Amino acid sequence: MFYLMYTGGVENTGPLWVFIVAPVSVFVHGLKRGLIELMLFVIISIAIMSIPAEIIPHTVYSTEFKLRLLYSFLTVTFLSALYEYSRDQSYQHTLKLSEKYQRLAHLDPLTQLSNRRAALTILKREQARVVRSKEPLSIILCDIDHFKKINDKYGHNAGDAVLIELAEIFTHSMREQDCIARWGGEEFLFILPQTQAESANILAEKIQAKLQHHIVHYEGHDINIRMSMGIEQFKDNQSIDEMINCADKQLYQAKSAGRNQIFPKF
Ligand SMILES: Nc1nc2c(ncn2[C@@H]2O[C@H](COP(=O)(O)OP(=O)(O)OP(=O)(O)O)[C@@H](O)[C@H]2O)c(=O)[nH]1
Repeated sequence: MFYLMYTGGVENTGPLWVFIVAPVSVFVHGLKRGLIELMLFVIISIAIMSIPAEIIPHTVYSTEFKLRLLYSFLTVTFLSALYEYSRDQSYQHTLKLSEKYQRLAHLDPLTQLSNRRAALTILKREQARVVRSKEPLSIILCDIDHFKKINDKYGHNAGDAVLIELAEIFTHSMREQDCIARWGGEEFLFILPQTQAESANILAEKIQAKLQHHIVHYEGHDINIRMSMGIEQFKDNQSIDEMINCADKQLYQAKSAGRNQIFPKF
């Protein structure tokens, strides 16, 4: 480009190529670096066109031509920068939206806990880690007792309020590495890395004890919540489905044994 300016190119039309510099520079190198490059480009171009021909012989441009070339180049630079800025803004906006929807795709909208899909992803990841590290991994599958009665007696919104309050209780009972997910309607799944079944049982008892003393207040009603829980510790060669089925069987036993219980018994 500098050579074209210096020599003038075909019939002194060489400088016309400068107009491709601005859009290409900001597009390839981004707004900040692109503008710095363009500033340097303008300074060097002005210097080349200002060298007196007596010192180094080169094509001589009229002052009007040089000024118009500079003004139009600055205009194209401004428009290219504006375009690049709005392109970058809409890219960042799309990125944020995509992150937001990705997060929402893994959250249960009512309780803001992980949903079943996210729980399965976490279970797969934890299972792979356990196979490598041989550390224990346990799960607790919980189901609210007689939840249908709560809905029937106090209304669906009261049921929703119970689910939301339970989610808060669970969240406050967990360690950072634990995950609690809404597995189904009134079913929750705890994923407890580095935890043996006995320790999972201690957590389950802790939560049950909290629930014994907790009353959900909803529109003047006092609602008691009780839960049945089934625990399973991951065994070698066990698939995720098998592990959940085992926890589900334990949960079924807890229900059969009169509810508000934890199975297996330790
Ligand atoms: N309010 C509310 N209710 C829900 C939601 N999801 C599922 N349910 C209700 O949960 C109830 C589950 O009823 P059942 O499967 O009979 O279980 P249960 O009444 O808890 O009885 P047991 O589990 O045997 O103790 C049904 O009435 C569902 O409509 C929800 O998001 N909000």
